[in-house]
Amino acid sequence: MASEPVNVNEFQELARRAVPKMYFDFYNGGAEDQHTLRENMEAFRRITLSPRVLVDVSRIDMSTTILGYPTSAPIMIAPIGLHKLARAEGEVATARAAAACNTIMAMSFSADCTVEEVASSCNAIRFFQTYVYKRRDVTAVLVQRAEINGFNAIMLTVDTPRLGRREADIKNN
Ligand SMILES: Cc1cc2nc3c(=O)[nH]c(=O)nc-3n(C[C@H](O)[C@H](O)[C@H](O)COP(=O)(O)O)c2cc1C
Repeated sequence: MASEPVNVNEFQELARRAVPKMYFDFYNGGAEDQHTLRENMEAFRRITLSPRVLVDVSRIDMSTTILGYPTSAPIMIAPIGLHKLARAEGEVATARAAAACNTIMAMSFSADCTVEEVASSCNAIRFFQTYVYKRRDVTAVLVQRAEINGFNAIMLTVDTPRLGRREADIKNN
C-alpha cells in the first residue's frame, strides 16, 4: 500500500505488516472455524443504505449519544485485551485516540494498562468491561476502581463462561 489507508480494510493490511504474525493472529482471529467472524462482516454487507435525496447535506452531523454520553458518530471502541501487543503505550494510546475522535472507549478487563493509567492520560469518555467472577468481591473491587477513576459505565460481558477455541492462537502457542 503506497499511500495512506482510505478505508477500514486497508488498516487491517497495515496492521498485518506492523506487528508479528502471532499478535496479528490474536487481534484478527475468531474462534473455531470463524463462522461468526465472517457472519459479522456479512451482516454489515447486507445493510443497504438508502440516501435521502434533495436534502441539505452541506453540514453532516453524525453525533449521537450512547447511554447518554456524547459521541461524534454511533461508533465506539469495543473492549479488546492486550493493546500493548500493538503499541508500547497500550490502552493509554487508544484512550487518547478515542478522545481525539470524540468517541467512547470501552476498556477491557484484560487491558495491559491499569484503569488509573488510562484515567490520568486523557479525558476520553470511558466504559469499563468486566465479567462476573465466581468471587463476587473481585468483581466489586474492579467496579469500584473503575468508578473512582471516572469510568462512566460498566460493560458486562456474559458470553464468555469459557474461552473460545481460537485455533490460530493454539498454533502460535
Ligand atoms: C482480539 C480480541 C480481543 C477481545 N477481547 C475482549 C475482551 O477483553 N473483553 C470483551 O468483552 N470482549 C473482547 N472481545 C470481543 C469484542 O469486544 C467484540 O465484542 C467482538 O469482537 C465482536 O465485535 P465485532 O464484530 O465488531 O468484532 C475481543 C475480540 C477480539 C477480536
